[in-house]
Amino acid sequence: MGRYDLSLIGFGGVNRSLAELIAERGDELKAELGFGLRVVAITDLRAGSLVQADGIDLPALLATAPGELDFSRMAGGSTEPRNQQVIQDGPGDIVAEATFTNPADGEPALSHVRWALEAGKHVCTTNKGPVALQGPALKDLAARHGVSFEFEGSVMSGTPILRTAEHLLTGLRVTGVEGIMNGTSNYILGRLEAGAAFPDAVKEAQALGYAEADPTADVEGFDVQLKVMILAHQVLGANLRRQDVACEGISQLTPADMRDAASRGLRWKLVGQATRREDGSVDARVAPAALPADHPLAAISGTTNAVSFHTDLLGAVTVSGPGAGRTETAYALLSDIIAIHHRHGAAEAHRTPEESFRG
Ligand SMILES: NC(=O)C1=CN([C@@H]2O[C@H](COP(=O)(O)OP(=O)(O)OC[C@H]3O[C@@H](n4cnc5c(N)ncnc54)[C@H](O)[C@@H]3O)[C@@H](O)[C@H]2O)C=CC1
Ligand SMILES: N[C@@H](CC=O)C(=O)O
Repeated sequence: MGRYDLSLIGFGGVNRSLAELIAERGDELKAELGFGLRVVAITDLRAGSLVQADGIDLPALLATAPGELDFSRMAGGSTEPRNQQVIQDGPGDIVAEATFTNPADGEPALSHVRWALEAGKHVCTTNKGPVALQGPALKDLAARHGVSFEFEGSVMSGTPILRTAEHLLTGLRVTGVEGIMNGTSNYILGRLEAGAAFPDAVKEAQALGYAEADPTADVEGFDVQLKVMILAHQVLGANLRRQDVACEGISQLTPADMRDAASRGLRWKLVGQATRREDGSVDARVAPAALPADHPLAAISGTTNAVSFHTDLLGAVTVSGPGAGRTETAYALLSDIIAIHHRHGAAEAHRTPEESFRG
């Protein structure tokens, strides 16, 4: 029975929920999975850095409200979020990156991921920036350093859409993907249908932990744009840039548009899609669409997301599930850690305790 030591970079909704999961269900998970989990380092822009190589006392830490955490008051703590030092020289074997998503250049998360992989640490992330903008290069970097780069939570939160595509669609020709891939905008559309004002619906989504730190990415479609890029690479092998994915969000839609659509049996949805053309290139876009009631995506409500894979032998195969939420997304990180264990754990279990999988 071994153990993984985790460094959590960014301690907002998602990584805090991962810490809660480990604190509350660590023993149960150990019995089920065959390995233990320990958090040995945390950094956050607001709370600072905390490094405790023998394991952080999570129940004690989690007793402090998120806005009141100050690592500088704790043993091994400092005011500055010393990300580079913690990632490269800290005691963690796996770095869980969950700082904010930056659609423009992926930073600072991109550097966090690079530092970790170059230092021979496995990375799991829910951050869409590095995956969409530099995914192939980061996978190569991970391979060169003999570690894993996992990012299940970057599309559809904890719903295992990427592993479904990787493992369960083999033998099929996938010709395209389309789906509802942003929980916040789908939640907002539902609230507009119920007559809520747009700014109020955005505030609700923020309070519930669905929205990005800057919700512009949710309502203007940039978040879906990144997810389309990730899916297009994973299932169609396309390396798209942001400018290759035409993007329009939902910010112009009003409760009156919802009523008008409903009167015609339609529902507005923010749809992302990537389709292989005859010449082999890929057409990708994000735009609101008024869908008829019998469309597979029309009934997807709230923060639920759904993605349809268009295949040659099965037609459309649709997966739906949570698309946002702190706990749901923390589960994606746990599923990444399990994937890392499956790929590396058996070999590493035989290494000395100083090496990355601790016996
Ligand atoms: N919340 C959700 O439903 C989902 C979130 N994601 C992604 O997961 C990531 C985390 O999401 P949340 O936890 O909800 O966001 P959040 O905004 O609650 O937390 C992000 C944390 O990162 C910290 N941070 C920002 N810059 C930092 C830096 N340079 N160094 C250290 N800490 C830094 C902030 O202080 C904040 O506490 C984001 O990239 C988001 O796009 C992905 C899927 C679903
Ligand atoms: N803000 C995003 C979070 C998941 O990626 C969303 O609402 O879908």
